[in-house]
Amino acid sequence: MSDSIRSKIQELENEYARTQKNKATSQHLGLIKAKVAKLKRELLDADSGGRGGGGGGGRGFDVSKAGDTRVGFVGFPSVGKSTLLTKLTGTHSEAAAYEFTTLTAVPGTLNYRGAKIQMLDLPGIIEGAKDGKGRGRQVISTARTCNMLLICLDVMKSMTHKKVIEKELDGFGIRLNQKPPDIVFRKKDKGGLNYQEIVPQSELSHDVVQSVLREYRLHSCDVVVKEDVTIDQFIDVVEGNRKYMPALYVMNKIDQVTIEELDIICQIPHHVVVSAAHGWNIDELLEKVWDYCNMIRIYTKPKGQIPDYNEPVILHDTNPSLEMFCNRIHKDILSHLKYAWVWGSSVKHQPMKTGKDHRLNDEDVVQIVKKV
Ligand SMILES: Nc1nc2c(ncn2[C@@H]2O[C@H](COP(=O)(O)OP(=O)(O)OP(=O)(O)O)[C@@H](O)[C@H]2O)c(=O)[nH]1
Ligand SMILES: [K+]
Ligand SMILES: [Mg+2]
Repeated sequence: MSDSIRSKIQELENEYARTQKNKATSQHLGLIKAKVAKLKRELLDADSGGRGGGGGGGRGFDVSKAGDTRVGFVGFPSVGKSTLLTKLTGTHSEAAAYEFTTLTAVPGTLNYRGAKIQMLDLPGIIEGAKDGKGRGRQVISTARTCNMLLICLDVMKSMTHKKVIEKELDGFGIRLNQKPPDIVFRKKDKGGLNYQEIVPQSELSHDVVQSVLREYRLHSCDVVVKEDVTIDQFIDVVEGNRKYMPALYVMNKIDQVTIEELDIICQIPHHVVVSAAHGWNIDELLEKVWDYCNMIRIYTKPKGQIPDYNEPVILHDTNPSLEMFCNRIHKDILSHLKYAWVWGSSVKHQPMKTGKDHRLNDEDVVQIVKKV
């Protein structure tokens, strides 16, 4: 079953590669891509013995979420993931020179800038992981539960490993360092296809979109494309259930390379170079993790007391609204909110009276005033 799906995917990918890319063939190319996306979903469903849903298939390891954010370590065996976890969190995770030393998810916690960051060491994965090889499927399912990923690479090994890992994650619906495409997509009962592009498209057109949607048996839809996107990005929106995650490439074992080799390694986007074993450059790694997690800290101030600087409320947003802040504390707070006093860089006067739509900045202090 899986093998026949895999060979169908291969055939279609070959056909795609063979086909000239131009306006006349674009509709056909869209159709091939839609077929591939559907088969990939079928493959995940088949391998997980049922439910898959375009990327959510398979069960992850059973680790309860703790802390404000979760960071997962993904990489080939023996790149140094466990060594890194031990270095960062102090939680011992067995490390050794042989592959597949780690057989399950090992959580550790780190306090950084007032936030509790849960780090998850995971078993190594290899090519074919998403199709069920080794514990790969479980590893990738767990990776999907994280707020960000550290893709760990051994600088002494081939950089083709980076591509392999990216492909495995991609096949499971994980999109690294990408924003969700700016597309409005609505299914309707009737009315046909209403296609609108706000900016000129290099790959999409009314006909391409129509041929993709036909493959999904969707005939009546509103589609508004607000940025230049690829056919693949459009299919991602149609499939739904994609996970858009920030990721850092951790280039480990730099104690083994020359300065010249290091210069080349440093050209990889979203990278940080470290030596987990020697503890080199861990500070930069943590600063980048902080940036990529996109967290801000809000301190609460009870009336007549000084703010609680030890236990910030953490929000995953660059400029969260006061409403989001309230909901993060307790679901009932918003209905009691009269206004809030805010101190910090988001306000012109210290303090300033604000309402639920006010946008907060990192390290603002907030005092909630309730209705009586
Ligand atoms: N030279 C050098 N060796 C390292 C470094 N980090 C880890 N190692 C070694 O690399 C080997 C593998 O390390 P692990 O931490 O077990 O790697 P892993 O990625 O967790 O491996 P699996 O659990 O098997 O997937 C061990 O022998 C470590 O001592 C480093 O920064 N430099
Ligand atoms: K190992
Ligand atoms: Mg390990």
